[in-house]
Amino acid sequence: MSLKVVDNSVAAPTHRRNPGFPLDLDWVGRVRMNRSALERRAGTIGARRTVKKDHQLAWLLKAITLIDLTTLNADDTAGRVQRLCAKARHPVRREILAELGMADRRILPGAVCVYHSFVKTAVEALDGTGIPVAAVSTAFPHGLAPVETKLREIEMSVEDGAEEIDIVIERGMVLRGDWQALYDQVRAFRKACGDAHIKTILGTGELATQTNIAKASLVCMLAGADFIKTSTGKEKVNANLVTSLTMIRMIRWFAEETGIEIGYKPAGGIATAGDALKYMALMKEELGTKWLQPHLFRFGASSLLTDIERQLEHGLTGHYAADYRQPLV
Ligand SMILES: O=C[C@H](O)COP(=O)(O)O
Repeated sequence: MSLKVVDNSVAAPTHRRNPGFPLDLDWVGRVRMNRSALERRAGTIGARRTVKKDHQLAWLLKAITLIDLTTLNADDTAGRVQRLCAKARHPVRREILAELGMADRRILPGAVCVYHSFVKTAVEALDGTGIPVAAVSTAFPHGLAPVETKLREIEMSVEDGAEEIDIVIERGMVLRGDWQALYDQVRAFRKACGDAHIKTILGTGELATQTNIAKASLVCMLAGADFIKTSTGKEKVNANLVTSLTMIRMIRWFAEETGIEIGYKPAGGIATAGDALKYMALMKEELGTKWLQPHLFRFGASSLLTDIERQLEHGLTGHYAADYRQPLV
């Protein structure tokens, strides 16, 4: 294997957490995105082979370490969350890892992501693994509840053991350009998170323009976001490469201006190994391989792991396993 697979039990030692910055409305006002230029650029991703064929299996193993293994369904149960956590403990069958010469490597997902109600269940089920639990808090997926309710939900998720909190912003604040309100709310969420890392979900499919998405990304980063995340997975339009370009260019600009590196989490509808490789190629080309680590990049995905495991097996044996061999939950 030519690519160093990340051991996600250790955070990158030199990574500085975003402390947050004052709201700079002049900077927000200067942000503009050109949708057709973004579309042209997005069309080139994956058109030429960024990942050489013999490196693909290593990239797929790496992709597993970048997944927030997710279940966010109205009919979730403790049993389903426990099964998902059991899968997180052993994301790839041992014989596949042995065949790849990776049996002794720690290949685990970036986190397990659940509703607040299942944080305790997941924390117990992952005990001893070092895999963090991420909770979607703040009235996921719409974000429309009194701010006191949302702050309390964050606090309760943290009390229950969540180490990462995925909050949702109020899309209306973006649509009416109320950047102060957005900043103040995300700042308060960040404070409520304490040591837990905060991912801000923008709901990009509901923000109307790429410029709105870019401005919302900037305001969330100024307010102290550790990650900016595209979608809840419940909007009509979820993650895509155009929106990703907008957001990761804002991450780049923010890093140039402040020296702080913010993580990126595309989520919703990312279901195939081919999708995963395209997003990884995008990150590599736009931000460098440094951003292909769990503290700077995650996939929010409920079914991606199943396809990656299928593709790993196909890469080794030339044929696909039956579905029952790779049950997720
Ligand atoms: O944050 C994660 C998303 O809800 C997952 O969406 P998905 O079920 O389309 O993979």
